[in-house]
Amino acid sequence: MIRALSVTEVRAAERAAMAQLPEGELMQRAAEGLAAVATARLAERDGRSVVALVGAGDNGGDTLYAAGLLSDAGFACAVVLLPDSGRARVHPAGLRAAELAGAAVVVAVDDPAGAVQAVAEGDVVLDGIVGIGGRPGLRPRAAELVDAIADDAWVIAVDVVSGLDPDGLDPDGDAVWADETVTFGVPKPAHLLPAGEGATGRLTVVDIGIETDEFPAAVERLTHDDVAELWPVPGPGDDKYSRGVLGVVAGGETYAGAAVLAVTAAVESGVGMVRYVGTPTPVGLVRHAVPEAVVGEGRVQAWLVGPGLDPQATGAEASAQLQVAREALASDLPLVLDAGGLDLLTETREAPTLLTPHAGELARLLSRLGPTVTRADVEREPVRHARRAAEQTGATVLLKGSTTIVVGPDPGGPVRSQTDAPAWLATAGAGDVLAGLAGTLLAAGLDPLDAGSLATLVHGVAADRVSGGGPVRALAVAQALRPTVRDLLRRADA
Ligand SMILES: NC(=O)C1=CN([C@@H]2O[C@H](COP(=O)(O)OP(=O)(O)OC[C@H]3O[C@@H](n4cnc5c(N)ncnc54)[C@H](O)[C@@H]3O)[C@@H](O)[C@H]2O)[C@@H](O)CC1
Repeated sequence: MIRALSVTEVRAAERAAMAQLPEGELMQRAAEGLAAVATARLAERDGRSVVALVGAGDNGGDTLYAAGLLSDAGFACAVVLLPDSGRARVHPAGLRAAELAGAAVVVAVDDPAGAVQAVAEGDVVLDGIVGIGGRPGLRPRAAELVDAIADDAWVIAVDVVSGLDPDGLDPDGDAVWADETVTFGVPKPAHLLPAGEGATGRLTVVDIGIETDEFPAAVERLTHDDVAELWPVPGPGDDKYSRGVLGVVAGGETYAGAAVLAVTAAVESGVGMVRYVGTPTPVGLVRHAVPEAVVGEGRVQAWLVGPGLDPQATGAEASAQLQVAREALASDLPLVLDAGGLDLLTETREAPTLLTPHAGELARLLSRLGPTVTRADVEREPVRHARRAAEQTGATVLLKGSTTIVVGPDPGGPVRSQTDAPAWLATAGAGDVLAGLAGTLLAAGLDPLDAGSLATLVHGVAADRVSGGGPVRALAVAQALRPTVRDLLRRADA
């Protein structure tokens, strides 16, 4: 699992490490790690020149020391000092080290044209304007210099891209767009959350010897190696009931295919059994496409309610189906609530509950619970809105997107953030497959946070496998779940 610590926790972890080390040691380690990465990128690109953009804080200090090391190694190094008060505000020992090593110093406020020219000439540009002490946005001088970076330069952000909210929540303001971020000790939330992930580029973590395991994570990301740890693998004593029976209330006369996709995904991901409840058309399709599914009600360990369900449907059969859906919501069993089923949520549930909206559905849910929220609002601040929905409903919320976010109802709990899927997965029916997969995991006893994030990872990997760089269809993703789970489990044996 990749863990990112909030700025507050990072500072606490750094303080603990600094108490054990000589003064300045952490900064030296950071600078050495940064210089090593810059050297590698210069070698890969046959580059000779480095330009360092340097701000007033310790982030600028790391960057100045790294510029000194790169100068010593024979690269042509320029450092551009951004603060209004020039030399007086930047890390003094770092500046001395860079100058002693032969780096050319340009004070941007004194020589704006020289600064622009220096920046334009860098094969590698180090963004050391601000790190975890930064507020969102770039000041005009910084923005002008960032604009002057050559298109083919390799931009390395030092610790955190300047202009981002390091905690990854506030989307306001311009930011540097980095090819790579070299971060120290541990990832920061901006590296893993939608507001910052694009601008972060490739993430390289340099070990500077800070211990972070006992500090709580603000953001977590499951990796392929976590699958074997979390996946419910049956043992010799298991039968189909002990492995988990999933009741699926999905599909209707309008969106009948959603039932096939969700049930297929549940079966392909190894559920003990599916009991399917639907109206005549999807019942016929499910019987035909997934003979393993049992049609009709019975005992289940968890419910999936909602894919393709029309909460407004009328008529005897649709009303009977909606009645089962309402009973599932009122039950004390774990539940995945998706798509049309989200409209049926009227009160807080005690049992484990996973809501799986996309941005539009989350906006609709939040608007029903409080002031109007638009889809654009959710897309702008996905974590805040997912958290609000989780707090208001008491459920775990999985907000689907190119980065999918999963948050539990505890406001202090971590955000799970997954980006495993190719963009081709943005296709009709993909959500029905995810819901079926999450249902399998909830029925097997996983908690909603693990079920949601693990389902997102496996769904994305299956889509990648089917895509191979080309289009995917949702049914193919569902059918790829079996080999995908098998291969991910095999990694543990390798
Ligand atoms: N604390 C430590 O032990 C270590 C810190 N390190 C480095 O230190 C950094 C944190 O240093 P600081 O706490 O000094 O903070 P920063 O260097 O990130 O930024 C603080 C300075 O930037 C100014 N500032 C904030 N937002 C701005 C904006 N949008 N535009 C222009 N200026 C802005 C602030 O007024 C302040 O002067 C880390 O990101 C990391 O690079 C590393 O040396 C590793 C060890």
